[in-house]
Amino acid sequence: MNKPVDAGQRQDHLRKLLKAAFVVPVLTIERVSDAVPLARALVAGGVRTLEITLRTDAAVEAAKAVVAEVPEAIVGIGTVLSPGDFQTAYAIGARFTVSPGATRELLDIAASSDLPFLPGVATASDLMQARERGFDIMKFFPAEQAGGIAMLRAWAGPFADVRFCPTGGIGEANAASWLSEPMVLAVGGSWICPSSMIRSGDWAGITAMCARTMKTLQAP
Ligand SMILES: O=C(O)C(=O)C[C@H](O)[C@H](O)COP(=O)(O)O
Repeated sequence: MNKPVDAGQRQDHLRKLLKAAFVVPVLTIERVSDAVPLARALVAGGVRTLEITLRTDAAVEAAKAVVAEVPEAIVGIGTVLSPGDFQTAYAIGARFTVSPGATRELLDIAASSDLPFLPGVATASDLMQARERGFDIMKFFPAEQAGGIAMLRAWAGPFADVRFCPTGGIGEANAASWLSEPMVLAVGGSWICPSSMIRSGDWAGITAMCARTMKTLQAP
């Protein structure tokens, strides 16, 4: 993590990654053995960009297994709450990191790294702090609960240069509306891969759900 940082390139990379993804499943993996079949099921359904949250004891080993065994998957680490979590994500070989918030310590470590970071914001002040540190792409969280599309439109005036990955309360019914907003690069959420489907090992069901979602959202 000691290389000089090209922030422009880092942000550009994140912008392209999210735009290509446009749906980022937020995954909570409870058993390491589920990780590889789950990632393969998602990839088979057309969902390659995955956010594995650091919410469980299995998360780190699960993410490592996906990085090693499913090269088609673009693995991001979510629920990054501390600089230690950010370093963990770096060590795993994650391609991007996501946080529900944006503490000063997290912004500091992420600003000193080439590993893309999506800070979570819910207010104009959160947004301004992240933007001041060079982060112009943010997770709007929790998107529905914190004001929904109306909030994002209100931000478009003063913060026209910022782009978002809204997450929180997004599902099949409202994902397309969010994606049609010009400030939105991608949407995130747990709806595309609920924990119950992971728990029951319903890999075919997950592939079918992803394929259906991608088809609907990609339709003109
Ligand atoms: O764990 C994190 O890093 C978070 O920030 C929270 C998740 O992004 C949301 O829990 C997803 O929200 P839902 O799609 O409504 O379930």
